[in-house]
Amino acid sequence: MTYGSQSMTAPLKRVAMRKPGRSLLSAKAADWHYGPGFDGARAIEQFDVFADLVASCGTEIIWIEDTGDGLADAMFTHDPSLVSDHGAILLRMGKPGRMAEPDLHAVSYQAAGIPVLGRIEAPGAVEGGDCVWVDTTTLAVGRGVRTNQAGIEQLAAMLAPHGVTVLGFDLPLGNGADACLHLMSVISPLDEKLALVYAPMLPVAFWQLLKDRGYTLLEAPADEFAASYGLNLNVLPLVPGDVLMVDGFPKTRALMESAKCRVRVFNADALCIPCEGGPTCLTRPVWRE
Ligand SMILES: NC(=O)NCCC[C@H](N)C(=O)O
Repeated sequence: MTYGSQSMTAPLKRVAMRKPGRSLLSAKAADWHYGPGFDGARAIEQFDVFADLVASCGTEIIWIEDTGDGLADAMFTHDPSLVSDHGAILLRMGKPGRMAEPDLHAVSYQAAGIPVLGRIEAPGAVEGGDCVWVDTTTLAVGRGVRTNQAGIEQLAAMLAPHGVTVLGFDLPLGNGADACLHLMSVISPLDEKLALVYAPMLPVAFWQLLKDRGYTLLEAPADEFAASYGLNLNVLPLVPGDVLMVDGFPKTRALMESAKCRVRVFNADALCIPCEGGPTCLTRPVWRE
């Protein structure tokens, strides 16, 4: 099976996803830091609409089953692994309730015939939401509550022989250790050199790198960032400049449309906003080309 995804925006050919099921239905909001509006049954309906949109572009979905293992956050398949051009990398989660998830990805990659390049080991921690391909040989990684220096060093050692430079950038604490704040919470690449950002929370050196590499940065409006708990910014490119976002944030949408993006929306008031993860988080790109 073809694999490899060292771009955030190249056409999404294959993706790993987990349809939420019994685990989400039985989840207690307080155990998972889910906010007001969480409704497992409605979240599942909204996920189905989202998955249809992804599939409608011809993207092949590798399904990871919700077997009732109680891992409610496992629908956010972006986080437990990466897929480099040289094989999958199994990560190690910073959120204690998510520690079992990389093993689910390991099983899926084995079944799909995708080799494993390596695995982040304790005391290292890296979550996929902290990893952003600036270009095919530069991986930016947010150092914060979910990802630590030991994890970044392991990732750098794994990827250096393949010509990839891994750069760590400090994230703020945001809303505290229980809340979800990844590097991808403050940037969504939209096209090869175009990204939607929440400028006030971008690590300065990362912002400088993006400018040096010729990126145009669209600055998402603060009121919609606050109203959506940051989910207005979580935008998934299916092909460069053709993106999916959570409905209800017209200024953010118009900003992307003014930069010539095609924007499609889906309703996610039960799925994404209370569960702290958007369309990028619900997808683990396995092959982008
Ligand atoms: N990449 C992402 O931003 N993933 C969102 C994960 C949300 C999940 N509730 C978590 O706290 O890990």
